[in-house]
Amino acid sequence: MFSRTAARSILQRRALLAARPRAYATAAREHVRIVEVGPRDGLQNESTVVSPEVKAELINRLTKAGLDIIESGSFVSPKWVPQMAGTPEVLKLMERQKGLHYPVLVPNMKGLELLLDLLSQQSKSEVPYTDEIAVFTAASDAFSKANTNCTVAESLERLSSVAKRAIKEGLRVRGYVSVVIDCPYSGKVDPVKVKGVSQALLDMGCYEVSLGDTVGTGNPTTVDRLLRTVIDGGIPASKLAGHFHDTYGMGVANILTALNHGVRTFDSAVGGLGGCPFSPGATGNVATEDVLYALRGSQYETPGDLEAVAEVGTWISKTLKRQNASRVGRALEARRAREQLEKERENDGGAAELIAAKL
Ligand SMILES: CC(C)(COP(=O)([O-])OP(=O)([O-])OC[C@H]1O[C@@H](n2cnc3c(N)ncnc32)[C@H](O)[C@@H]1OP(=O)([O-])[O-])[C@@H](O)C(=O)NCCC(=O)NCCSC(=O)C[C@@](C)(O)CC(=O)[O-]
Repeated sequence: MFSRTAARSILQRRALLAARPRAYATAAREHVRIVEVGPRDGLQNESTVVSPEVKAELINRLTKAGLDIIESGSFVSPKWVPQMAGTPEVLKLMERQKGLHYPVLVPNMKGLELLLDLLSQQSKSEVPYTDEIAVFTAASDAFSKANTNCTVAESLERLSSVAKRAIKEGLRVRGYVSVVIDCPYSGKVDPVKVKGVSQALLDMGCYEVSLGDTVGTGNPTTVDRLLRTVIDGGIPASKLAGHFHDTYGMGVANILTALNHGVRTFDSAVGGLGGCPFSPGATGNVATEDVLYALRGSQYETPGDLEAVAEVGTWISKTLKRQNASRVGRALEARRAREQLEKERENDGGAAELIAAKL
């Protein structure tokens, strides 16, 4: 038992703690943009071909879960990436919402022309299929050749005219640099090279450059070194995004490192889906659920409702007959199963009590 003085002191301490300002609850929280890449990066490497209907449903579910930038497909060669062949159908089937963004990947002028042709079939009153394209290159020639059949210099030349035309047509252009840490074919990548390629993408009109750890071998030390070089080299953090594959489980740690450098945009995929077909050994993107969970209650606010996004992760993993690669997603699945079991037990108990009362 406490003495009266000790009890008073405990009560006073509790009152003081309750009155203490809660830093993260009261301070304005900084916004972190999440680019959900599940329907594109997530599905481009799946061995099962996913129908346009399922892809559109995935996008609709992600929209309902509160995500506001959803990469929805690619206008790449179907011979190279057959999984992305139905992108025009996906764009037609999905429910597009005004104010949200649904970027698509475009590798060359042919891809842009196919997209522009599709957009020209829409009436002015419709929400456009997309208002943004993403062009992509790499920080190593070996990867660039494997991915797009040309060197980095050739790809930049090709993409420059694509970006110019897209901007003229009113589209926003985002850029990707792949293999910013390691290349699966030629090894370690010099951060100075990444800076140069990123600058070239910005110079051609990209509003932002997403730095892709395509292989997923990066860790906080290598990501720190990369961002120091790129940002000290003159590219502001506000023009950068982080795109981390989670092969070695470093995705969230790498995002926290990038946040310390001022980066506020990250790509992620629901259920940790994904991988580039031309990056042997790499697994999926960092899971959106894991990113939302990591930033919960911090000084950052993100779009997306964690529980709802996790339910989408469960749904798409079951649909693809694969394990949910999100640790947070799996933990929430287990919690939902426990809660369901408890509810059923309560209902059974109630029924049993009712029967007992009637007897
Ligand atoms: C770039 C090309 C097309 C060059 O491929 P190519 O074979 O050099 O192209 P080509 O110009 O010689 O044309 C060959 C055939 O493809 C057709 N073609 C040509 N272009 C298109 C097009 N746009 N759409 C549809 N068809 C196209 C063209 O019409 C022709 O058809 P054919 O006469 O033989 O019947 C090819 O290499 C390609 O499509 N690569 C895409 C690879 C890809 O999608 N990779 C995954 C995305 S990048 C990624 O995942 C990394 C990222 C972004 O997530 C970040 C990270 O993690 O690092």
